[in-house]
Amino acid sequence: MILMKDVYKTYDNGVTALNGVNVDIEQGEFVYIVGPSGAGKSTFIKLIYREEKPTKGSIIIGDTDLGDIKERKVPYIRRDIGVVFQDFKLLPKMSVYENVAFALEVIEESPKSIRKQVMEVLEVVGLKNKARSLPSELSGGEQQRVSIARAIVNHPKIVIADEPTGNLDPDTSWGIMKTFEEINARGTTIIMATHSKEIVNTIKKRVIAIEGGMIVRDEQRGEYGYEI
Ligand SMILES: Nc1ncnc2c1ncn2[C@@H]1O[C@H](COP(=O)(O)OP(=O)(O)OP(=O)(O)O)[C@@H](O)[C@H]1O
Repeated sequence: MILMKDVYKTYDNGVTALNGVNVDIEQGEFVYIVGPSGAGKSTFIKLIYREEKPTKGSIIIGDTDLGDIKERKVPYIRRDIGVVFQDFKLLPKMSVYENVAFALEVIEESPKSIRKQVMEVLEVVGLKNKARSLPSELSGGEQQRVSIARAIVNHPKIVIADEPTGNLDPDTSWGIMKTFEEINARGTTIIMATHSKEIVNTIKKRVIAIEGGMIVRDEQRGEYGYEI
């Protein structure tokens, strides 16, 4: 499903963020990406949704080799990938409904179909009653649930999350994790970079540890493995 073969990433400033990464992630897996600050976790994630391109090596998502696709085709691969960020990245002047609908409108759906799909995902994340609210009227956990709704509204095969609980208190974080587990239970692949030892050691999943741009550990039901 997601295959990286001998992937290197050196940024324009000469920093090598990934240094020969090989990985194979199956459809439906839930994978944590762990490692010290600056290890290359965000870079790993950005390569999957083609926010960055590898300097060397190949990345294959499903049947598509990202190296072969033209720039104008990038939005098509992104339909299969939902992304959730630490800082939510919601549009502040748009309602919850509009923030989620926006992701669909981009690909020219009819208004009726948009309404149905947006209300369905708001129900999945438990925010149907907040559809008219602005992001500023919501708690951090609720804002993150909106961003999860936005990520899954197109029914992507993969959801990628870069420290999705990084700005949230522990109680709220467990709620967000429950939502990710529910999405994963429907067959969606989840790839989550996290610094949360508690989460990784409690909700056991595959753990890929990156250090100095290299995968140093890859274990099913692994541990976080670092002291914080
Ligand atoms: N756009 C960029 N331009 C230049 N260097 C970058 C860029 N993005 C990241 N880097 C560098 O690449 C290395 C890996 O960064 P990356 O953000 O992937 O690490 P990370 O493991 O996600 O860190 P953190 O846990 O702190 O978020 C770091 O040395 C970082 O400074």
